[in-house]
Amino acid sequence: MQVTVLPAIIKGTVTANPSKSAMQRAVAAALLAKGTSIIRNPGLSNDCLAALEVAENLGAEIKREDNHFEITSKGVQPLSHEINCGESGLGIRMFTPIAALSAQPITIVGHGSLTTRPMHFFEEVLPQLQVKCTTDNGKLPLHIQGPLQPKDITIDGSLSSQFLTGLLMAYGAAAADVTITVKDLKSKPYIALTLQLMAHFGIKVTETSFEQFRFGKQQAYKPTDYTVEGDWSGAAFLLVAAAVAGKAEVQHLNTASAQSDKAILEALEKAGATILPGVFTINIQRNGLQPFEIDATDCPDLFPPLVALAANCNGTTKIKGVSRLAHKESDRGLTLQEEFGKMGIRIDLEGDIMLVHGGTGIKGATVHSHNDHRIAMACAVAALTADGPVVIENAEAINKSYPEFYDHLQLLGGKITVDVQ
Ligand SMILES: O=C(O)C1=C[C@@H](OP(=O)(O)O)[C@@H](O)[C@H](O)C1
Ligand SMILES: C=C(OP(=O)(O)O)C(=O)O
Repeated sequence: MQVTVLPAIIKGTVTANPSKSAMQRAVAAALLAKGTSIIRNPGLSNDCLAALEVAENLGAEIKREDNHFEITSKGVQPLSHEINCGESGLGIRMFTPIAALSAQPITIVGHGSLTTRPMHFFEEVLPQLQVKCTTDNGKLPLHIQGPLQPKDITIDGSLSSQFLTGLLMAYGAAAADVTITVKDLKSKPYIALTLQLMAHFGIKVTETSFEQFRFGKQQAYKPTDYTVEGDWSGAAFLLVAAAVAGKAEVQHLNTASAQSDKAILEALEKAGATILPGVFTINIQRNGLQPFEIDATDCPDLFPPLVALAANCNGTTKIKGVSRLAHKESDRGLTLQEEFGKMGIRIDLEGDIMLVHGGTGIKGATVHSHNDHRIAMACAVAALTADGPVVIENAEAINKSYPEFYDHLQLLGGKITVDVQ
């Protein structure tokens, strides 16, 4: 699919899409909880749909109602010898330890970018928990056979927090009197989100400095009613769109959320946008934009919208944390450099630092998403202030996290044409 985005003025109100990070965790917790859980305001992105399918294959019964899902579970009881996590990094890293709670041998597969993302962590860690595990040289497919037996363990958190999320969720169902110790944890707020979600489903973990996670006496997930919060990661693109090309109100965004990507507000403030935060609504307006400095090590998904913002700031913006981008849907540091380069924006990568030279004018161009949803969305936002149309190839990549994105941009005044080809 090819999408053409014309320069436009942004104005209007839109409701943030549901957070896929919250939704995927809730689906996993509902699978682990014996009984019926309700998930309201569910996400329907590809990653969320993949999580629902995995939960079904691991034994949950899922009923879709008007604006909620009813998930009934007897705990992990796989119906299939294979589970497919689609393209979701979180999905595979969270559901693998959960699937390993069962004694059944299971093959775990995925497609697209997921087949190139690193999984060697499991080969190193799961055998310590009595789970047999093989990979194809650290890549998919994974073959596992549990049952996972929690014990005191020390893991490396420097590559991704997602492995820890998976272990925490699985330990929640089976651990008693054990501690997970993690060294050099990155993306810490995602772990805060995991713990918050687990607490909502009745599982208490005592966390110390995001280094130690202590499980006391044996606990059980309790079925519950959960409402998925608005997605700061997707909304970041809309907020930047308003900051560079007009004004907007984005609703259903909780400023007290544990989501890491609410840090977009810090960047927008530093850049000089006018922001009026309510408790669940953000109003944002364009103002003279200045370059800024920010450390995005713990909120790596913000790089693409930050680059779209920085391209509109008069001078060089410095963003730290580029090394976190190498193993996302694409190698995002390089992808941003290449695609924004086509639009006339120079990006230098210096070790862990990205320098975006903004204010030089964004040019209309044909760009490619590299099958990376956040690259497609960043290019669409950059197009709003370009000197001509920006054509985005492989634009359907947005479906991974935010299928409503082009519609939402249009609601805010974006001029978009879609060519399905
Ligand atoms: O737990 C999550 O929901 C996520 C964690 C982050 O990954 P890392 O921990 O690998 O940075 C983030 O990039 C990803 O999009 C979603
Ligand atoms: C990297 C992402 O997700 P995941 O790692 O879950 O595939 C993302 O949403 O940008």
